[in-house]
Amino acid sequence: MTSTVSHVYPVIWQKDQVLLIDQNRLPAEYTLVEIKNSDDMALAIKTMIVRGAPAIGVAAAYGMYLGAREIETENRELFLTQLEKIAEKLRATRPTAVNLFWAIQRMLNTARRTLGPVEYLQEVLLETAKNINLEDLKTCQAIGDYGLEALPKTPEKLTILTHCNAGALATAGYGTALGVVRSAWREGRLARVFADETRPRLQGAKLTVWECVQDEIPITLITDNMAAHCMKQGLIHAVVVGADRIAANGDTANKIGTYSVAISAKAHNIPFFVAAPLSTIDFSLIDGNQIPIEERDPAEIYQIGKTLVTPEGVDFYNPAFDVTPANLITAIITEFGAVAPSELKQFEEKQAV
Ligand SMILES: CSC[C@H]1O[C@H](OP(=O)(O)O)[C@H](O)[C@@H]1O
Repeated sequence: MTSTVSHVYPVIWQKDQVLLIDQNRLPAEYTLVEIKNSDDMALAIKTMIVRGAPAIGVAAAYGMYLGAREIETENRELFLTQLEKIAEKLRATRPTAVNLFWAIQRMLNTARRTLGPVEYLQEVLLETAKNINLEDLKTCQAIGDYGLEALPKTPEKLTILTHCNAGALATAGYGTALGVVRSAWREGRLARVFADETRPRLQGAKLTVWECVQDEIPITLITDNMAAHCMKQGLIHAVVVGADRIAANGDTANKIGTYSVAISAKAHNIPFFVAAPLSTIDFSLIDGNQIPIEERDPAEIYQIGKTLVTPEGVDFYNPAFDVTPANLITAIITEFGAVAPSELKQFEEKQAV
């Protein structure tokens, strides 16, 4: 099957700079931010101008190249030492999405494996970042098509619930969870998407809705606390979400609230799918207990725009992710096929680093 290519690309290399869709301004404004150096790329990742595990990996890869071209030496060893400092700066931006660390390591490995003058290493690093970008786009299209095969075979068209945004905006394009949605829509298998708004940053309400409206895919927005009720009403045929880090046993870290959705899906016998590339799997972790969970600014909870939703002076807890245990996951949809969580190990040697 060929896939339609999404027209939304959150990270674009143009001439001698990176253009990022400013995802903090969507859906009100479609704004491109020019990134010319590694400091600005690090800030863009930290402040979520670019967000979503695969998109963060692509952005970090370009951030490594932007940093490499800032290094003014022809001495190879000094260049590699300075490049490691660029890597440290980018690693410090966000802790959970393993794609960030995977992409940085792939860029470092490429530099170390490449012989020749520093100028040539810099050229190779740019080509590697471009390859990571293009590979992820093709990966998402494959995930979309394998996901279509994995979805329930029902006479009626499907209604799929998703959480947060695992769409074109969260990847190099096309999306992982929304990649499955796009492939199902293309093949006439989809009736509608139900999107959780996804407090506190509202990626579902702001980004998933925006993407579906752009593609004219029917979408219903619900608040996070409505998901179980919709399942009980028989409105949902399947759940498909993205991932930020998957442990070797299939335990999956994803946006906060995913675990609750998975528990509700299990209680209603609704299949729960995780859609993610191999670059999101951390084979070094035996289970999800070791996945670092990012905690973000409490203001994300108590402030919506300029409106305070609660009195100040109280305590807040703002974990940006939670971990869904493998036993709640029906299948993990990768670019090499949909497998049970326990079957991931077969892909370890395919992970390109
Ligand atoms: C395609 S993976 C997208 C994944 O990333 C999101 O997190 P964030 O918006 O904080 O970068 C969320 O967990 C999505 O499922």
